Amino acid sequence: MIEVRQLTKRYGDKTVVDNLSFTAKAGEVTGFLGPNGAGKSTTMRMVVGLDSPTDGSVTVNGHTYARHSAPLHEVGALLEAKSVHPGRTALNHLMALAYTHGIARSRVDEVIELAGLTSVAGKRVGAFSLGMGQRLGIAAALLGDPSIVMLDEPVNGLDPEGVLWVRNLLRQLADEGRAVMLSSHLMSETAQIADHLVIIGRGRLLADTTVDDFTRDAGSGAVKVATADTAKLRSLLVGPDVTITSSSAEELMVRGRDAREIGAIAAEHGVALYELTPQAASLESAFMDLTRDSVEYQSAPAGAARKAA
Ligand SMILES: Nc1ncnc2c1ncn2[C@@H]1O[C@H](COP(=O)(O)OP(=O)(O)OP(=O)(O)O)[C@@H](O)[C@H]1O
Repeated sequence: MIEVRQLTKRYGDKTVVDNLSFTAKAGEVTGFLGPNGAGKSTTMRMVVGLDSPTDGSVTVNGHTYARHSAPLHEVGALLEAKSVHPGRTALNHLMALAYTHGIARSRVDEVIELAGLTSVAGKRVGAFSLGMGQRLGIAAALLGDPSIVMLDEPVNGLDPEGVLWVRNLLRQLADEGRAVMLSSHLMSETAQIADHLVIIGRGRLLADTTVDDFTRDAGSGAVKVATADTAKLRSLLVGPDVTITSSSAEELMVRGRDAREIGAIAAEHGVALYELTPQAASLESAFMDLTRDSVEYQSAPAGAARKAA
């Protein structure tokens, strides 16, 4: 488990991480989200002692990172996929890491296979694509069989097959009881992997929630209903705060009543439904709404440039 408590980091007069508290629990995938420059990497660097907090604390399995005698067994981290000597082969890179912790060669072979790097293990890392570099970084993070896995933008540069691989791997690691934390600035991608979301902007906590709750709250509140008797259903559903629109002869879009209510009313009056679907709003737009005020590098709306010209 990673416990972040009132964590603050300042560089000069700039506060990059601001009184941040959250917990990444065992058995869960925690998605750590925020726009560019929000302070995600800085927070992750403090988790593994590469930066020291100006204030507050962060512990892994109850102790600060530096207090662990064999930290690779506690936290496996991927922070900067390209921070590997380019002249070394993937195998040599992992062997060098393994030596520092007395990890057996058999474990190196295991993580090479797990990361899908068997055919390129003898190649120099300098010739690796971004995606292969990410896979090597993940292999290194798993080398010590750690109870915490923390990955900074792990799907960056991966092709769809690679993204699916990371998604399945992280789920498997959490199901084995590990605490998994990954950072991203992509809400919809993270929602497919994570259970728990920690969203920050300008170093501050904006939301600490579950994917299910975030998705529900992001919902548009509309329910799509399909039936052969739209006229009858419409008359049954009307009410003071209910709006009903129709896009085809057999479909209604209902706002102001939830799916359970609509289903119950239809059943009570013998109206057969073919479809009853709550409409999800775009997670990405809910994320953008939440972080709008904390985006550091905001692009002008598409129309603005034209108007100015
Ligand atoms: N060593 C440093 N000295 C001064 N400022 C820094 C330093 N490291 C990071 N920053 C600043 O801290 C802010 C947060 O950076 P950080 O890399 O943690 O954000 P991030 O959320 O990981 O962003 P991204 O998604 O772009 O990687 C940025 O404004 C960055 O310029």
